[in-house]
Amino acid sequence: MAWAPEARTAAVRGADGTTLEVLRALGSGPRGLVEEQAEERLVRHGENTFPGRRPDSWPRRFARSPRDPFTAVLLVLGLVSAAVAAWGTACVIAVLVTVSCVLRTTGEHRADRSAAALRDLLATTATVRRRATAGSPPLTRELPVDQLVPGDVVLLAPGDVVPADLRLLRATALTVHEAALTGESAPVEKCADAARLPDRSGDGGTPASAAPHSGHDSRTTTAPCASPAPIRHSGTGAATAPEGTAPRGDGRAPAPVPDRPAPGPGASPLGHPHLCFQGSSVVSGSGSGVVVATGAGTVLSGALPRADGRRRPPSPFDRSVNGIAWTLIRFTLLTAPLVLIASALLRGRGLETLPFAVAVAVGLTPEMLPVVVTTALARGAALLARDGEVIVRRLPALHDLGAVDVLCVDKTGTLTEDRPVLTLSEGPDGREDPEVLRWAAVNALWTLHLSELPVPDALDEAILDAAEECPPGGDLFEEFEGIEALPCGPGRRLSTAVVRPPGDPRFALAARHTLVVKGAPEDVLERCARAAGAELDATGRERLARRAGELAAEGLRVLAVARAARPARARPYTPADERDLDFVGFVALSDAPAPSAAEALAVLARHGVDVKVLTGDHPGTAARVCRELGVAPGEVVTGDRIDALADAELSGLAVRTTVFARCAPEHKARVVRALRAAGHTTGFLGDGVNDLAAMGSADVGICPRDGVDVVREAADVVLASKDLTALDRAIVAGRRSTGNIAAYLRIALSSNFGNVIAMLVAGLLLPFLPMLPAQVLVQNLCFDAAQLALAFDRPGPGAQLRPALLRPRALLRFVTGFGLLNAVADVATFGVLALAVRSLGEGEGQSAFHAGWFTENLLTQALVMLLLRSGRHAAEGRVPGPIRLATAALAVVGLLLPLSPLGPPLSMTPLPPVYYGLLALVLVVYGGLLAAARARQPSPSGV
Ligand SMILES: Nc1ncnc2c1ncn2[C@@H]1O[C@H](COP(=O)(O)OP(=O)(O)OP(=O)(O)O)[C@@H](O)[C@H]1O
Repeated sequence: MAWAPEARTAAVRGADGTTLEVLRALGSGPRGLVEEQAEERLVRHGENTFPGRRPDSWPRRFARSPRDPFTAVLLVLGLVSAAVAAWGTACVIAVLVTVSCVLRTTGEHRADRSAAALRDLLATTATVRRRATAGSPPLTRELPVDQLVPGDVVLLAPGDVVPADLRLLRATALTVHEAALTGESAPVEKCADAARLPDRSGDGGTPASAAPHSGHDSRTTTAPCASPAPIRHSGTGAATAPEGTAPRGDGRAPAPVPDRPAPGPGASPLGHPHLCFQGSSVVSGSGSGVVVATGAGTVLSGALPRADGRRRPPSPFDRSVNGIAWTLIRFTLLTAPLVLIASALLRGRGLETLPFAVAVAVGLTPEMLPVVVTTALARGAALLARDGEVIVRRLPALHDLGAVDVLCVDKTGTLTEDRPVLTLSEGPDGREDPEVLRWAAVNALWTLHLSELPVPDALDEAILDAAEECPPGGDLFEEFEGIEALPCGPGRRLSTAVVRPPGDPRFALAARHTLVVKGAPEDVLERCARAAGAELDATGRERLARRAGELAAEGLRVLAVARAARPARARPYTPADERDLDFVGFVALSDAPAPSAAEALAVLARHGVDVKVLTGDHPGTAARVCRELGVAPGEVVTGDRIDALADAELSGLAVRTTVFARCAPEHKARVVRALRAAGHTTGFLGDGVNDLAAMGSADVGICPRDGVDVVREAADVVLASKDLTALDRAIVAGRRSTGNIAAYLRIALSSNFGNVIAMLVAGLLLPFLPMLPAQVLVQNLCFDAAQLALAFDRPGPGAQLRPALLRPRALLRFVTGFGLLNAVADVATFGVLALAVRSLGEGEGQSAFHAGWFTENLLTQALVMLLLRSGRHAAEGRVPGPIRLATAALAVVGLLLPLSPLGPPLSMTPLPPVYYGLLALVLVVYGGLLAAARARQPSPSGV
C-alpha cells in the first residue's frame, strides 16, 4: 500500500520508542490533555476531518469538471472543429461545454454541501479523556471526532470506528478490523505492550500466558487476545498497571514496557500491533490510546484513493447510469465519421461537411446527463432529509434504493420492538423455577458489567429487570464477584460470566470459581454433561431441545442457562472452558412485534419489494413473528443448511426462502451475495457489528441512526429509527429520482436520435445542409436548458409502484422506437416545408427551410417532454410546474427566434403563414401517434 509521506512519518513516529516516550513526545499523558492545550492544538493542527469528507471548493471542482466523459467528448469535437477552422462551431461547443460545466459544478457543489450538512447530523463521536485544568482529575466524555487533536487519549470499545491514528496505551483482548486499509477481512489482534503479544516477528515477545502470576488473581489489562474476547475485571484485587507499563506478577512496582523496534523509513506502519489506524473498527475487547496523527496526517488519508477504489464493487447505479453513458459516448464518437463517409459516398462531399458532422455528433450527446442525475438525486435526498427520517450518505445510493427489489432485514428491533420481557423461567423438569432466572441474572449482570459492549444487551437488561422483581431477589452485586466475561459476539450465541463468592482478594485463589453460561439452547445443551443431578445423554438433550423448540414456536426468545464449578485459577478463561456444564433450565422472553411492522411489510410488498428475514434467533421464534406480522414464513432455512450449500445452490434457495434463522454474520453475507448473484438488487437493514459483512455485500446498506458507529460508517442510508415505513418512503423517493433520470434519458435520447436520423436523411436528399452547425448547436442549448426541468419533475404514481432500474436494453428499444417516430415527423415536416417554401428563391428558400425545421424541432421537443415525461399516467395526469414552464419556453423560442433579430445571423428568415397551419397539422398527428405509442409501452420502471 502507498501512503502519503506525512502519514507514514506520523504513524512511524507513533510506533517509535516506548509508550512513555511517545506520550512525552506528544506532550501528553495517560490522563489526557488539558482542555486549553487541546484547543490550542486544534488551531495548530486543524480539524480531524475524516478523509474523503472534505468537500472540494467550487473553483477546484470546476477545474476538474472537464474530466467528465461527456464534456471530454464535446471538447474533442470542439478541437476537431477548431482544427478545420470551423470557428463558429468551435465557439458554440465552447459555450455548451462552459454552460454544462458551470451547471454541473454548481449542482454537485450544492449537493455536496447539503450531504456534508447531513453527515454532520450523524457526526461520529469519540470517547476522550481530558482534564479541565492541569491539577484536576481526568473526565471521560464524548467529543465529535473532528475535534480530536494529537495527544488526546481515546477509549475504544466494540463497534467503535477508530477516530484517528493511535498508539495504544492499554488493550484488553482488543481485535480490530483493518479492511479499509489492508483489504484483510480477518480481525487483527492489537496490544499495548508488544512484548506480551504472541511472538509473530521473531523479536522475542513473551506470550502473556507464559508470564508469571502472583498468588492472587493478576488480571491485567494488557493480555493478548483470544477469540472471542475474554473481558477482564480490574476490580478483583489485581494491581492494575498504570498505562504504558507492564504489570509484574510479583506485585512490585510496574516496569516500563520494552517495545518492538520501530520500522525503518518507508516501512509499513500497519504491521505494528500497538498502533490502531483511523478507519479501522473495533471488533472485540477494549483499550485506550493516544492520538499520534489526525486529519491529513493519518495513514488512511494517505491511502484513501486506493482504499476507496478497492472497497466498493460496481453498484446498480454504476451498472445502469454509467453503463448507458459509456454506450452513448461510443455511439457519439462513431457518428461524426459515419456522417462524413455517408455524405462523401452519396453526395460526393469532402471535408467541408466536417463541421456539420461534428454538430450532428454534438446533437447526439446528452451532455446534461450528469447535471440532471446530480440534481435529481440531490433533490430527492434533500426532501427526505427535510422530514428528518432518512439520510442518504452517498447520492447514487438513492438510485440504488429505488432499484431494490429484495430487502433483507434482521428480526430483532426491526420486526419486533427489541423490548423483551421475561415470561418464563423453568427447570429441567419443565416446572417454574425462579432459580433459573437468578443464575441467568448473575450471568447478565457480570456480562454487562465487565464487557464494554457498544450498547447494553436488551436480553440481559430484561433478565435483570425481571430478577429485581422476583423473590428471593437480593443484591446480585453482593452475592458474587465477577472475574471475567466472555460475551456474545458476531457468530457466538452464548455468554459466560465467571464469578466467585466475594471475599478478601488476597485469598482469591482459595475460593472456587463458577462459570455461569446462558445462550441459544442448541449451543448451551451441547456443552452440558448433567441436568438435575443426573447425566445428560443424547435422549435427554433431545427432549430439552424439543422443549426449547416448543417455546420458540410460541414466538418466545429462549435462552438455556447452565453453570459449572471449577477450582480457582489465575489463567484467563476461554470458550474452551465452556464444557462439562450442569443444565439449570430455560428462561424465555417475549418481544412484541413492532407496531408499524405489519403495515410496512404490506406496503413494501405492494411496492414490489420482497422482504427476507435474516436472524440469529431460533427458527421457531422467527417463523412465529413472521406469521404474527402477516407474512407466510414457508420453510425456514438455518445457518447450518447454508453452510452445506454451494453458492449456485444457495442462490436458488435464497430466492425461494423468506426466513433464514440461526444466521452468523457470514451466513447473512452469503445470503445477500446469493440474492445479488440471482439478479436481485438487494438492500440490507441492520444495526450491529454482526451485520457489517452483510451490509458490505449488499447493493444498499441501511442502518438506523443508533446503530454502532462502524455500521453507520459503512451504511449508504441512515434511518432516524429502525422503522420500515420510513424505509418504504425512501425507496419511493429513490424511484422518483430514477424516474426523472429515466424520463430525461428517454426524452433527450429519442429526440436527439430522431433529429440525427432526420438530419442524415435530409443531408442526403437535399442539395444543401438541412441545418447549419450553429443552428444545430443553438437548438441543442435550448433542449438542454428545457430538459433540466425534468430533474424537478414529480413523476406519476406509476413510476413508484415497482423497483426502478435503468435498463440499458429497454432504454435502447425505447429510444429506437420513439426516435424513429420523431424522424418520421421531421421527414413529414420536410414535405410541409417543401410545399411552403416552393415559391421562394434559392437563398431565401434555404433560410426559410432552416427556420421551419428549427421551429418544428423545438415544438416537437416540447411535445415529447409533455407526453413522455414519466410513464403512461403522465399523459393523462396533471402537468407539473417546471415542465409546463420549460415546454412553454421552448415553444415560444421555437416560434419567435427565427422572427427575431437573432434570426438573420443564424441564417433563418420568417416563413410564410401557411407553414404554421401545416405544421400544426403535423404536430397534432405526431402527438396522437406519440401518445398511442406511449400507452402501449410497459411500465416506466423498466426503463
Ligand atoms: N445476551 C445474550 N446472552 C445469551 N445469549 C444471547 C444473548 N444475546 C443473544 N443471544 C443468543 O444468540 C442468538 C443470536 O443472537 P443475535 O444477536 O445474532 O441475533 P438476534 O438478536 O436473536 O436476532 P437478529 O439477528 O434478528 O437481530 C440469540 O438468539 C440468543 O440465543
